[in-house]
Amino acid sequence: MRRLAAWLVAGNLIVALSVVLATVLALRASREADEVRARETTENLASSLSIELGAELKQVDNALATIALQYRRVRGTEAELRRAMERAIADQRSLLPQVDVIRITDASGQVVYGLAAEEHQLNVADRDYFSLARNGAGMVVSEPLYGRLLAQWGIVVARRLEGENGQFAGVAYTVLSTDHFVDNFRHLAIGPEGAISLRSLSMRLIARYSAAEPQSNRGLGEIIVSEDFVRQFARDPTRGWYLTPTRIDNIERITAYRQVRGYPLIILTGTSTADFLTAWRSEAQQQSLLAAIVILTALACSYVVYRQQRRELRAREQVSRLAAEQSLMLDNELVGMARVRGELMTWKNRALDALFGYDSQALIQQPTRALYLDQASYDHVAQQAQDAFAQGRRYRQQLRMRRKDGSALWIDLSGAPVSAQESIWMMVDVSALKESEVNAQHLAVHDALTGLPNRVRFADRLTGALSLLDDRSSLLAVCYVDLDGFKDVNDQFGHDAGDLVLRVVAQRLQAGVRSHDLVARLGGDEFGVLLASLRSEAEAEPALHRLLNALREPIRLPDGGEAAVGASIGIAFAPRHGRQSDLLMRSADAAMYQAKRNGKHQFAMATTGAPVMTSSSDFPAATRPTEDPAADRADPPHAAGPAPAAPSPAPSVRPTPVPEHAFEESVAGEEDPGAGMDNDENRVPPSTLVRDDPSH
Ligand SMILES: Nc1nc2c(ncn2[C@@H]2O[C@H](COP(=O)(O)OP(=O)(O)OP(=O)(O)O)[C@@H](O)[C@H]2O)c(=O)[nH]1
Repeated sequence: MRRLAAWLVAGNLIVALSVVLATVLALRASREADEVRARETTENLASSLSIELGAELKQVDNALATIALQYRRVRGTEAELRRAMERAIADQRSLLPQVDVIRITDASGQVVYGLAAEEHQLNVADRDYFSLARNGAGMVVSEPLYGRLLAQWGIVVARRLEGENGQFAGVAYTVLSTDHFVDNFRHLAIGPEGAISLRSLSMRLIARYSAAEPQSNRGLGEIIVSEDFVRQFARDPTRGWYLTPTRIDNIERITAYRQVRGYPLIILTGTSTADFLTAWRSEAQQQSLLAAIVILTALACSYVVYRQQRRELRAREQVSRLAAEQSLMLDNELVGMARVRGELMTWKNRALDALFGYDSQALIQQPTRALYLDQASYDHVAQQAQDAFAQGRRYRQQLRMRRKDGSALWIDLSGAPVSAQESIWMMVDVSALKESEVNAQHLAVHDALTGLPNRVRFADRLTGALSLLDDRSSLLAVCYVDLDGFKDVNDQFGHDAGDLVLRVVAQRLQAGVRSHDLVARLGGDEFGVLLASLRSEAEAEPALHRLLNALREPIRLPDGGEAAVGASIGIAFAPRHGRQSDLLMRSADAAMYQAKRNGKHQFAMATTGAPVMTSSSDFPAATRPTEDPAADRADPPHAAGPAPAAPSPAPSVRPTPVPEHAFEESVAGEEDPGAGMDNDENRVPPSTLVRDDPSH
């Protein structure tokens, strides 16, 4: 963009310079032509005026010469002489209307003929022209003079008069007034500021007409001239021209001068620069305007081009940035993306291949059905998405999809329509999230040490089982198991050994019940056992003995030692001891304490409002509250537990936790990720807890 700007600036500069140069050259040539024309016009005028003036002076000179000739020839009396000369003057005046007077002086300079009656005597002996005429034979032209009788400026043209013998007899002279010359100049076309001057050879001003100041008498008789004139005149006194402001009025003029041939007079004609350049100035204005328009147009065009280019460049940059960003987004490793037309995938990114395990081109133009676990889930998504798109909504769903190798993964799937036929889909692998959710759910209801369900879970399952308890056909036994002598294990072998013992106990309890029974760790060294689907209370007894015996078995510790614990078990039956889980738990707990009080290593059965039955008495095998509630109330505390057995050789105990699947199965796949996010927890119906297991 900078380069374009530089080019445009350079181009504009070249255009501007070219236009300005062309304009200046054209105007200069035009001005020079105008100047030449003006100079020629001015020179022609000066030339013709000098000729005219020369002719006029010649005429005057002839008149004076004629008078001088007559003066020399005339003879007679004084009166005859006067008459003859008066007549000669009158004759010549009639021929010279431009002259004001023709006078004749005697040798002393006294005017003797030509004075008007009212005019007084006049002596001109003091005038230069008189002296010059006396000394020379030719015509004399004076410097500008202010006439003593006429009271105006003018020049005197004089000629020597001689007597019979050629002696000086006086002068005949005439006056050409300044006004006479000015009147002649006034009619000439010299422009609004033109000027015409008549000067003596000594440069004194005789007459001047300025079109700008027609009545001005400024400078008459004086030498007020420009230096250019002086310089030019010194170089050539006969003719020349110069361009400079006239000193009298300071107006610049092109001035031409010519000496009136044969006479000491110079005629100057001046045309003002303003006048002769008027047309040029107007042309200059037009051409400058044109040049400015051309330059501005070029500038405007350049600016438009620049802006257009800049806009396009920015748009291109934005598009490429967007494309880069888009490509980065599309090429990410996490979000699989696909464009789908109809049922076929028309485009996908690398992340999608990685997610589903396909090669780069394998999915292109292939049905998207391949990514779904089965036809049902594909149809479901297709229908739901179609409905959402029809309502202008995006579609989003978390579901299990299928990798190329057939394995399933959890995908957060979202789609948006691009057109009626096309849609864009994004797929994020959320399997890890799902797994951690499952783990969190599992941890919330399981004991971390033994892996068994915890108290919360136990109570929950108990409640579930109670709600579906079939009064007539089955019983439910709630067993509260508390280890005997566990504290000693901790104290004797340490806490880690205690943990190991707890895990082994959990394992033995688990192994001691049927698959649909439930074993849970309630806390510390307390465990809960739910014996489901019992047909009678007595049916629980073998299981209880089995558990007591199993727990009494010594436990071999890693350091070679042997831990020995036992258990006291309290039992409450539903529905005999109640139908609420907390009541049953409390009853079983109380029975367990009774067993402890009875000497430990035995079980005791709860009884409503009566002392707890213990395993030291006969276990009421046929006692069922539904069948004989009165018997319940009559049951004395009954100790039925076997006498503590001598420790048998300790089985080899592996310190591994109880296998997960064991209880996961017993709680019927609640944590099975395969159950699906949108499914409710797949609980094992409580009926399975009361279903009889033939293996027991
Ligand atoms: N190692 C270990 N010990 C625990 C854990 N939870 C509780 N205990 C300990 O288990 C013992 C339980 O106390 P008691 O029930 O009084 O001990 P006992 O020796 O079985 O007493 P009786 O029930 O009267 O026979 C306490 O010492 C607890 O610190 C555990 O997770 N690991």
